[in-house]
Amino acid sequence: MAVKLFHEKDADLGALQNKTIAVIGYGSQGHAQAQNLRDSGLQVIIGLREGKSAQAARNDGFEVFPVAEAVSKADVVQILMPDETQARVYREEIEPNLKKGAALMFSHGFNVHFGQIVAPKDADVLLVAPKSPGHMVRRTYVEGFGVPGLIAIHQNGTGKAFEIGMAYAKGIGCTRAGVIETSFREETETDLFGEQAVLCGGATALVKAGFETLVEGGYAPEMAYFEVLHELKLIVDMMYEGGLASMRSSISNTAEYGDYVTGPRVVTDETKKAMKAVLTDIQTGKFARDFILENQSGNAFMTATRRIEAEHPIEVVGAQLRGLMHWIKK
Ligand SMILES: NC(=O)C1=CN([C@@H]2O[C@H](COP(=O)(O)OP(=O)(O)OC[C@H]3O[C@@H](n4cnc5c(N)ncnc54)[C@H](OP(=O)(O)O)[C@@H]3O)[C@@H](O)[C@H]2O)C=CC1
Ligand SMILES: CC[C@](O)(C(C)=O)C(=O)O
Ligand SMILES: [Mg+2]
Ligand SMILES: [Mg+2]
Repeated sequence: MAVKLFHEKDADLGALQNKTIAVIGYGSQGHAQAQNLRDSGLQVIIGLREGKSAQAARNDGFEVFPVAEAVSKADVVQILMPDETQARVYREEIEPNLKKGAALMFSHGFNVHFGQIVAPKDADVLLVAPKSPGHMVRRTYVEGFGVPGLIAIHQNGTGKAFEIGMAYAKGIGCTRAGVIETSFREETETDLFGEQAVLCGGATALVKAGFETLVEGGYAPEMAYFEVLHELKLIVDMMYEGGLASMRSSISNTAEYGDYVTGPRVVTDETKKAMKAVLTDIQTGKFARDFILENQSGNAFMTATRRIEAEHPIEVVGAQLRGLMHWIKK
């Protein structure tokens, strides 16, 4: 194996015993990591502004403090606010209140790697990044399993950053599945590439193009939805469980033959060229600069695009069809 994979036996929760962990933010990752850490016997408080998340955290039994106060009480500060908000809140509320020698943690390296957050030299700066949406981080932990994760140390102020990170990874359930040691650069660039080119951007563009092709070909939108979106999950579940060959062993020979001859006609050398350009934009900081500027200018593009996408016929018919399948969780 090209990388070292760490498991339960490589991590000791003792590194976090008698320490206060402040989880800043209680959204997708925040609620999941905070609840898993607490269920692992660790001491967790939440740092938030007043609002919907603060109420949710209180309802879940957590003590909630303004960010500055939570940070001042904490030995470990895990920043789980949106990436575009982190630098400002760090400057104004986190850095001035950070205890000497505290551990500053992230689940994505964006702000540290692109120089938006520069921590004091005596701090530990590390990331533990679950390779999973937050809600699955919680769901798998409760089921007794976990999602894989990454650990990276940017700064080892106390000399204990790795032990703290591994204990944290164990606390949220990642060592049950396996934790890979990486760098902030590698985590940031691969995560951005994966979500843009394959997992989110690539997958939604492929699904929409397939849906539009069928509907423009005269087929019913309901048929097109079941074919290219609903069934995608079932196919991806098989890839997740057994890899590509295992999925192909379950589909018909007709589908397998079509997979081999048609896949490369749709995802072509041109597509790979485009992927390489996407990776270059990530590596050179162009994507990061555009995303930061988008936020600083009030998110005009995001607001308009969210509206346009919500109006797409695949969303309209999808909402109707999912409404008939009560077992599909929102
Ligand atoms: N989403 C995911 O599954 C994954 C996310 N990550 C990383 O985890 C981090 C968190 O992302 P994610 O969980 O998606 O974030 P969310 O958008 O789901 O949650 C953001 C949280 O931050 C709070 N917040 C926003 N602004 C402020 C502020 N000014 N002061 C205090 N709290 C604030 C929000 O509270 P409020 O309700 O008040 O707005 C909310 O609780 C990011 O670095 C992301 O890249 C990594 C792996 C996967
Ligand atoms: C795939 C998107 C992701 O990177 C994730 C869930 O891992 C994110 O930033 O949300
Ligand atoms: Mg990710
Ligand atoms: Mg990501």
